Amino acid sequence: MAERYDLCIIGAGSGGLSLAAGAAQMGAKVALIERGEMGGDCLNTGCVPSKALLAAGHAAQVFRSSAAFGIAPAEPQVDFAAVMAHVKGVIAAIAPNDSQERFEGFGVDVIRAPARFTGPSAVSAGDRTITAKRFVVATGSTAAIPPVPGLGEVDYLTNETLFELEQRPDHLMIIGAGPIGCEMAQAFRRLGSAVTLLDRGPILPNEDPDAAAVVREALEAEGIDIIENAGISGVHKDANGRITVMLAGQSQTLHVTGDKLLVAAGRRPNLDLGLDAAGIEHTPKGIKVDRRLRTSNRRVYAIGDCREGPQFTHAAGYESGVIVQNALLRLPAKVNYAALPRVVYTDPELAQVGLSRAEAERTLPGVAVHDWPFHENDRAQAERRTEGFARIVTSKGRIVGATFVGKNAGELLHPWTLAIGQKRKLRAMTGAIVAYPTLSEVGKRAASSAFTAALFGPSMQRAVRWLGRLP
Ligand SMILES: Cc1cc2nc3c(=O)[nH]c(=O)nc-3n(C[C@H](O)[C@H](O)[C@H](O)COP(=O)(O)OP(=O)(O)OC[C@H]3O[C@@H](n4cnc5c(N)ncnc54)[C@H](O)[C@@H]3O)c2cc1C
Ligand SMILES: NC(=O)c1ccc[n+]([C@@H]2O[C@H](COP(=O)([O-])OP(=O)(O)OC[C@H]3O[C@@H](n4cnc5c(N)ncnc54)[C@H](O)[C@@H]3O)[C@@H](O)[C@H]2O)c1
Repeated sequence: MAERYDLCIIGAGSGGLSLAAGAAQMGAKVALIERGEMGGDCLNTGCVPSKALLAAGHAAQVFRSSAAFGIAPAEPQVDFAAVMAHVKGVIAAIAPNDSQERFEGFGVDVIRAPARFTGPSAVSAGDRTITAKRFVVATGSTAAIPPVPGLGEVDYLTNETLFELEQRPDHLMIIGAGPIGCEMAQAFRRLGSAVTLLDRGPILPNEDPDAAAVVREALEAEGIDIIENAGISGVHKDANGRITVMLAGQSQTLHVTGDKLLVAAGRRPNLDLGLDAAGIEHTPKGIKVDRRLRTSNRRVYAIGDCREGPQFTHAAGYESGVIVQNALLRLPAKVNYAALPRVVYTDPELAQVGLSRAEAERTLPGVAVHDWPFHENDRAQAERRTEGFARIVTSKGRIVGATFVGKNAGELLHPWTLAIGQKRKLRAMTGAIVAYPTLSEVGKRAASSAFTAALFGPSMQRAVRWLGRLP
């Protein structure tokens, strides 16, 4: 006997949970189906453990970087088992927010089984058959494994197994220098591992290259061996369990050998749920959706990592709000990613919202770029964190992009997210009073630099001299 719901959500990760909480509290009858842990990637194998590990690395680094303040530096004693207990402790502290009990408290029917479409408007989960007015696929993604010869024969790590390590790697090799690769390279290096970071292109290829260069310099200064434009020709394991990554250079073949290998080479959407039976179109990049997040089956929506588009927890959360409007309130809401921020949580952080300089110059008229370096900021000087810059990009005076790289860049980004979302001009940001001495002054100074020539130029000087002659 089929059970009928207003909304059936498949996947209890960042997207599915936000939607289930909102929809149930607004009075909808909701089924939420989850085949694994409640909380999905973000809580269990993604954002939360990675940021907890980075925080441990940061704590270790404080010991090493005190000399500039007149305090003798020291090499910290890292108890790796205790570090990993800290990571698990952070997950455990957040887990109640995502728990089955909490969602049942909202009135959600939580079903713990793999879901599969059996037709255009029915899903099976365990021994249950679910029908619903609307379905939302929120099944997330899994680490993509590149077709490197020999990779299948070594016990490589992915984000699903990395946080289960019990011993610190002596030498961690990482394939992929995107956000996952860079963040984990720094965390493990600071915790005492040797780290080699390999990418077939440059590090952080999706970011402003000037900003990525600041991160590259910081990672290299901490002793991470970065090999860019690496053509990985094969991987093999020797009798002692050591793993060798072979790099085909132009004239010779280089080898890197270590005890652990992390694959962080992008993501593959989770699409193994009978999408074809429901007439839901998909590509290897994910489920195809329109701007209302509708799939080719008009009863079915898709959000988060499983659809084609940006893969962030806050993107999945934002999209759940769009679904509430479309599927529950029957309002034709569309997604707009123009002000979607993203942050790489290395130290220094790299934060971006809106268009990068290159994207704006390629696509918009009247583009101007306003930079301000951290070394011109008094707080950055006091804290000896002068690396980095702010870059504000405008088109005909309207703010269309902001790039921050430096200490706490992710926190500095948010006023700019608001400004872009509200289509503000640069003057809206220069008028605000910013507390002294804060790093936030960097953004304001970048914006103000646009007006320096007009404010302190010959015309203004002439005008002030003329006004000075008046009684
Ligand atoms: C190491 C790492 C670090 C990251 N750090 C950040 C960060 O700092 N900030 C950020 O914004 N993003 C970060 N991300 C990305 C973020 O984790 C994802 O964008 C986010 O989790 C996507 O949410 P989702 O709901 O689409 O998928 P998920 O959170 O993965 O949830 C999908 C759920 O669906 C379930 N599921 C799949 N198939 C089925 C099925 N057939 N039946 C039932 N259930 C199913 C899965 O078990 C899973 O629980 C990180 C990712 C990784 C891997
Ligand atoms: N701070 C954050 O918000 C955060 C952190 C981690 C992950 N994420 C999300 O998860 C997604 C996945 O992260 P990611 O770092 O795995 O992916 P990514 O796609 O951003 O980067 C993967 C990197 O691997 C490289 N690569 C791919 N195949 C390769 C090969 N055969 N040899 C060498 N290099 C190869 C690519 O050139 C690229 O630089 C991100 O795009 C992001 O959406 C976000």
